[in-house]
Amino acid sequence: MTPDIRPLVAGNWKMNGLRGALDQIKAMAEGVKGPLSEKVEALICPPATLLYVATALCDDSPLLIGAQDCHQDVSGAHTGDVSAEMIADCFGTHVIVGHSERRTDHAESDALVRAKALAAFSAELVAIICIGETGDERKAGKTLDVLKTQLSGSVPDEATAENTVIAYEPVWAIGTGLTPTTQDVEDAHAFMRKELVARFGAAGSRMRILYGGSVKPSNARELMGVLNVDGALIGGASLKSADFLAIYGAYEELTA
Ligand SMILES: O=C[C@H](O)COP(=O)(O)O
Repeated sequence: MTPDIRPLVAGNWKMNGLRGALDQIKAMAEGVKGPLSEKVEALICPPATLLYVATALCDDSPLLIGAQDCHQDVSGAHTGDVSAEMIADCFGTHVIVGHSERRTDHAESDALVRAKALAAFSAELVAIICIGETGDERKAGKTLDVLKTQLSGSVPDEATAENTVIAYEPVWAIGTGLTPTTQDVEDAHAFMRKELVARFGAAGSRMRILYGGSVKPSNARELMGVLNVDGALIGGASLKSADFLAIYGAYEELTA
């Protein structure tokens, strides 16, 4: 955690969550009500098909709802795509951009991720900009170089502590059960903090930097306790309300 930064615990459902999954969102919406919600933000990003109904379910809950991607344009002939304005129209508050699965499956470049983040800002959404090294890059000792390049290429100059969240997700840790050591996480987050402060000044010192990659209830407290780790971006463990709420609850002691 970083002193004076309100952490964000975010779930990315990816292409999971058929209709019955709304019961999980209902349970999460109930579970995050309470004193901890003053100190820690909670967000779920279901597939776009569930956005509207999910925001309706969270009407009287502090649980926020976001999307997993957006097109860089407001509207137009882009079959199958969803714009940031459309997400805002469904009362979504956040959008993930540049997830490594999008970078790989759809060949998304840093420049495109930056354009998507700008589209999010225009729609008054918070952009969660994902960066992270592959296993090969890590083995080659290039982790910090990759983070530097992705930060400078994917994060727009217009980024502020309010409209931007950085999510560090080592690609090799996603869905594998593997995590970096806490020292490696601390080093990577300290490096990103330094880069953000150098570029954005005070805003960079307040921008949230999440860790993502095999976060689960059993390792959440240790990972979230690391300096400059301002929350989590959770994949698999965010599909079940009990696991998501356990990770959220890990902040009970950390914020006490
Ligand atoms: O966006 C979430 C990440 O890709 C992490 O996924 P995971 O928690 O299943 O490893």
